[in-house]
Amino acid sequence: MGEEKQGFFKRLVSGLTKTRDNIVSGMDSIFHGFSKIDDDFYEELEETLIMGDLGVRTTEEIIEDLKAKVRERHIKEPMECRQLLIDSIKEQMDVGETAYEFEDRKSVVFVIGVNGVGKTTTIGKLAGKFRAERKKVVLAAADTFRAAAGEQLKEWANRAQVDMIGGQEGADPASVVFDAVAAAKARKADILLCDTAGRLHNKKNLMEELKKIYRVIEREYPEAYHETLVVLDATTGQNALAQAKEFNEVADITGVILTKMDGTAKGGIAVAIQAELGIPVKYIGVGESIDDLQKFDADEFVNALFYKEEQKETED
Ligand SMILES: Nc1nc2c(ncn2[C@@H]2O[C@H](COP(=O)(O)OP(=O)(O)OP(=O)(O)O)[C@@H](O)[C@H]2O)c(=O)[nH]1
Repeated sequence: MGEEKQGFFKRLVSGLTKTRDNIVSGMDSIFHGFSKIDDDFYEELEETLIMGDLGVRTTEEIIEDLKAKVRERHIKEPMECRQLLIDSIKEQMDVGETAYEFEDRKSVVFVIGVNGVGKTTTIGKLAGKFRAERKKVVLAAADTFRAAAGEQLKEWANRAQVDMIGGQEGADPASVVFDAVAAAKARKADILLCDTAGRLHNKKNLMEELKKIYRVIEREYPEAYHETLVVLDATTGQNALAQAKEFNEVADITGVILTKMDGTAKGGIAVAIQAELGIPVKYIGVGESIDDLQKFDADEFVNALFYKEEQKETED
């Protein structure tokens, strides 16, 4: 592992401390505590995975897969199941290679998510990241429903040193996007980041609003690549999964951003999202400041989750 990658991995390991304590410590005591592989063993594993927010369906599939592996390979020792379980979780999370094409093309990125999940903060972090990569970014404040949403986004725009269009409470989101497209074209922006609303309780209106915005983009900016990211709060566990499903019904979600992965015990939700929805988690939020956003890699995430302290001591 390169030095930078190693530092990144260590940060991930420490960021996942609570999730690791929640899932993996329990697992390890099961692996150590059982002398043979029987129904009780599988039941306890199942319970631990469900408690770890991997979701019932995903957990059942992981356990079934583990049982098949144990049978095929004639495994007898519970401890030998550890690696098999890691493999099963990775397989469940497999959604193919995650594309970040929009980062390198002229693109429009829609960010949706209900209030309070960390949407504004995440858009600020994305703007900061792209700006640091010397990309020209324009922000569209098209979440015009909530009072002060525009002002809050403006603060982030200033912090990231990017231009922001809109921000007036009550304005028509599609017209904000229209103005933002004009600005993006005039300023030769690489990425137009749109903060769009997420009032899930009125799905029909939300769908209409998004359709209207998409039409503006199709007409005014056909050359741009589209990406639709949904922001979810990892600390809400299964609720985050339910929100992702609902948003996926009203928009073609191309990726998920899981915020507040630092300090939550519910990080296992990343497994459920990829396994149940087949949508990649593209970034995770690991803190409140501008550079606390990391690209997500499922294999690395599972490795970090199951990373053993003994491993660390021998490596150090
Ligand atoms: N620890 C931690 N806090 C975060 C993260 N992302 C966002 N937050 C915090 O979560 C809170 C809500 O974030 P906002 O960005 O205001 O949430 P929002 O979804 O835009 O909500 P509204 O502005 O109400 O629409 C803020 O206190 C953020 O600092 C993260 O990755 N880690």
